[in-house]
Amino acid sequence: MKIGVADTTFARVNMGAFVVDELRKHASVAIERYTVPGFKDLPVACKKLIEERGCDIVVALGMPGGKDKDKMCAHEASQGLMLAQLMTNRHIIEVFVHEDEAENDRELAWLAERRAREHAENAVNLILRPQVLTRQAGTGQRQGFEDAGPARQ
Ligand SMILES: Cc1nc2c(=O)[nH]c(=O)nc-2n(C[C@H](O)[C@H](O)[C@H](O)CO)c1C
Repeated sequence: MKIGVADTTFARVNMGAFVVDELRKHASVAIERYTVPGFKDLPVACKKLIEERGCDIVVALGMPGGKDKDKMCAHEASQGLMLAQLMTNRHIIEVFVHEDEAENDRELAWLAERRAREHAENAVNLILRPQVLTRQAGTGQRQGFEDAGPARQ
């Protein structure tokens, strides 16, 4: 099994490093890292990780800035990632941490690390232990901030 980690230099937190660290804790898998300038460059990086470097799944990490233009570009990048999944028939776990989700730099760094680590675990489970995710179905899992939990009547 091989897991790809695609990340950007635009991001203000080294989320790729946290994903690599977390993957090593959960599984003995080969890891391929590919860093690009910004999130719009992620779709082709992910496709290349899958088609040329043999990755079974990719974790794609990006950080949309706080401006309207960044948000529009994030939507476009996200569509590119979905297209890359359909073109390759492989999961690409999109891990975007919007700069304006956090109140300050300290919270941004905390959120980015936590979301990156939690999605790294999701990627391992998706390809190696899918039953773990099925057990979590409907439990309101969130990556980063607290889980929402299940809704009850
Ligand atoms: C407006 C803009 N905003 C972001 C952003 O919020 N986050 C990010 O990772 N990258 C951004 N970029 C850069 C593009 O993703 C891309 O790197 C360049 O357009 C070069 O292809 C651009 C151009």
